Amino acid sequence: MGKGEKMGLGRALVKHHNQMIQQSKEKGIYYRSQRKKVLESVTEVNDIDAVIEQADEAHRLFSSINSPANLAINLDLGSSANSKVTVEERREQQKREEALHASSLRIPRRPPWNAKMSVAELDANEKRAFLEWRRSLARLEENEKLVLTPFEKNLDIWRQLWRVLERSDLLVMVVDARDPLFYRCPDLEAYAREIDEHKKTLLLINKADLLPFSVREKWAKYFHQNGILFLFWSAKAASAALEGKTSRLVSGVQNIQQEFSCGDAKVYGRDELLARLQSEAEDIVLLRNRTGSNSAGPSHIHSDNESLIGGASPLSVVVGFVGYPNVGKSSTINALVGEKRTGVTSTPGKTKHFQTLMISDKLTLCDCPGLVFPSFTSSRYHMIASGVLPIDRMTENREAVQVVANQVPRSVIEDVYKISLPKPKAHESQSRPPLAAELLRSYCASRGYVASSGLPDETRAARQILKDYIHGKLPHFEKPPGTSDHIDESEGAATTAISSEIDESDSSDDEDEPSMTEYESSLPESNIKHALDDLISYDMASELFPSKETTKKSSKAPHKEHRKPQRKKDRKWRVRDDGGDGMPIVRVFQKPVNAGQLNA
Ligand SMILES: Nc1nc2c(ncn2[C@@H]2O[C@H](COP(=O)(O)OP(=O)(O)OP(=O)(O)O)[C@@H](O)[C@H]2O)c(=O)[nH]1
Repeated sequence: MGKGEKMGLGRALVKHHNQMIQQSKEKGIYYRSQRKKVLESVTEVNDIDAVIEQADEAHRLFSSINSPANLAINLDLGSSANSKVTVEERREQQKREEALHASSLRIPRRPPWNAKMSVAELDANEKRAFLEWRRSLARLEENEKLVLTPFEKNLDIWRQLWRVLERSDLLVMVVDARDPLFYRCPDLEAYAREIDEHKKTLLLINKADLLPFSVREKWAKYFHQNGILFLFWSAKAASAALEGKTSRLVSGVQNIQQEFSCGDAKVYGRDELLARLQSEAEDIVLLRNRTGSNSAGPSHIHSDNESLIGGASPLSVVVGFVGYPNVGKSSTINALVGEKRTGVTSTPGKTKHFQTLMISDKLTLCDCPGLVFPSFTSSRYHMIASGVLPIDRMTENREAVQVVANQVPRSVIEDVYKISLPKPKAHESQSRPPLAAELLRSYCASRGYVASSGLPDETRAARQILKDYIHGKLPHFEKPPGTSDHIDESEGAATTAISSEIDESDSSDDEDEPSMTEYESSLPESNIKHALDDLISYDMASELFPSKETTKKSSKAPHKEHRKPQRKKDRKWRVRDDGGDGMPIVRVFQKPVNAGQLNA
């Protein structure tokens, strides 16, 4: 290559670089001018964007009547001003306060609306109602005896939930089997009934593969006694079965199922779940039709839906999936649809926009982004250990690891990690859980984790331990209230056995936070091309409609990035209009496939 050519190449690169900068500047100006943002979950109260946005909205909407002081949020979620009380006393106080304020823990309601309202009017009403709601929770947060979950603070995410609630006949609340009550939001069930008295909520207890049968039985009894509609499910086992995988994980669950294939504690298979969802939702629609009430939100929602799916029969039903981040909604939908349709990662909060997916001309599923509901919690570290908040948000390694050490029996930790933890000193209770520092140091010593300072690399160890806890390698589960805390031998053994099945699929000692587990990435790319054709996605922001260029790029992107609806390949829709409620309506140009085809 001659000198001139080199100069030419250099100039071309500089020119290209400058063009890119110019383009991104213009894009930024465009988005700012449109006042549009990519939808992001906001759970941290000290998130600078949230604070600015709050201040901005407060100024715009209430400058004359509200002082900004009303928006004050307690930035310290975990601290207690009263340091003299013991941990147990504090927890007792906390429980009493929680009982006292339980009724104040509501999710935001969408203010009444109708199709005649302008988009601006709707928007202002929703923002006003949302700020009122934030204020009521801010008052609760000021109570130092209470610790609130870092609940979702982005109105746009709640708007997604409102739409899913309005559209769905049956609402499926996906929860993690290891602590179902923590992930259940009773107020959401109440809200669904407020929208339509016939709507029902089904608790889908996912990750049932991480729960021994005897514990599932106890939970089944509890849910029955409390009139809660529920069923056990394992999206992971169902997807593996669908892919024809004969992994030990699947056979492990199947063995359990075969042994206890009837009764409420059984783990549903994919076809059984689809049939059950369809029949529950059909019962709701039939009842609604019989009683002649059409209180399912504004009536045009359903008629729009029917036109979207190409003139579906009146018994076409919609099942909405909601839940906390990381409980397995996307995995569940993927298993039900029969193909990876929504991104699955171990990082919570990745599904940003709700999506509708047609299983058949009679059954449509609707996947809502995961959101943290306002609830009382013992600490924010519990939220990280539960997989609800990303591990990246962890600032205090030891506090989060202590949650793990308190939950997993000492002998199980030693067995799983093949380490020996320091025994409690003679003056200490011999049954006390290991201290986080003891666990972290033993783990670092066994793995040779040393930081640049020469000290044990506790950060690296903590991340790994938490990942193992979240993925189920370190087994743990809650029992129903009123059940003894004691884990009998069969339960301990069963959990360890199941967790060892999962060992195969979830990589351990893997410092990088992968977007997919090894198991997931090992699943072959689907060859069911037509299954994509029935994809209908609703996106709120118009920047989510990709140009040809980005569509081309995204179709080549590895599944790891295949997270947001705008990156789905082969999209066959076009924005039609705004339906009056501020949501673009989407028209599908392809006939949906039926369930039989999906099974092909
Ligand atoms: N053991 C086990 N793990 C599961 C199961 N279902 C999902 N997971 C894992 O849980 C993690 C989260 O799954 P997702 O399907 O992305 O969860 P999500 O609720 O859609 O998460 P968001 O996108 O944050 O709302 C992933 O690491 C999954 O592999 C299950 O049935 N068993």
